[in-house]
Amino acid sequence: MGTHIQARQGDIAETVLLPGDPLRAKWIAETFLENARCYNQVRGMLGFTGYFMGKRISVQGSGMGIPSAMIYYHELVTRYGAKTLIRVGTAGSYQKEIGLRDVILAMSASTTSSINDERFPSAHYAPTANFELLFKAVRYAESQEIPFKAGNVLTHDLYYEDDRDEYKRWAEYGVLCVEMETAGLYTLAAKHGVRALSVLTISDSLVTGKVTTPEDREHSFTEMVKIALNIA
Ligand SMILES: O=P(O)(O)O[C@H]1O[C@H](CO)[C@@H](O)[C@H]1O
Ligand SMILES: O=c1cc[nH]c(=O)[nH]1
Repeated sequence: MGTHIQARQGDIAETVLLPGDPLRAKWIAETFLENARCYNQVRGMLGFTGYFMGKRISVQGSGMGIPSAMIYYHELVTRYGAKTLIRVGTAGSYQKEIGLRDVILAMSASTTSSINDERFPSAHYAPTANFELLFKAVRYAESQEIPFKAGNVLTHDLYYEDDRDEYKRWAEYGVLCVEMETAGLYTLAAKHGVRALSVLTISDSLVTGKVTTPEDREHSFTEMVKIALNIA
């Protein structure tokens, strides 16, 4: 048993989808999985295991930000034997040609987090996606004619930045969008030798100020979920 995930050994599949929002986890389980069963309710951070096209898959909420999410990633990998972690998250666009509901495959994640500063005191680690998962995601999206962009994302420690123009510098260097967990996910996956990919959907734009609703974020971003399930 883990401290924050209280499941029995064997309750959690080797492949886990990871939305930040536990209610997005519930929606994914109820909408896409057969025979889904809830294995965790600790802190309301719901986790479910079921079947997608015969394959056993879990979906686990992970909260907002690296400190919360890494607790769940850690327990999934070290206590429950998870081998493939696929984040299905929302993100804010940093580029004018990337609009609401666009899908992003995170090849790498820059970050404002200091999680790797102690590990690499005089250097900068580059958290990177698993190539096999990324390649499969590209092939699946192309086969289904799901438009996507692949590239560097920013994992920020702050949702509300002091300087709302801060994004322009990142945008100038090609960063596609901002979210709050991927750099932690890729770092932890590398350390433990498991596979990870973040598939994101643009929920708002720092460039245009356009936003989606909380309901949209919870239960309407189906394309990223389909990509995640089909590469699992
Ligand atoms: O929609 P999720 O997966 O939670 O992801 C994004 O949304 C939250 C902020 O609203 C942060 O967790 C950010 O990374
Ligand atoms: O972290 C996030 C997620 C969605 N939109 C943002 O602007 N930031």
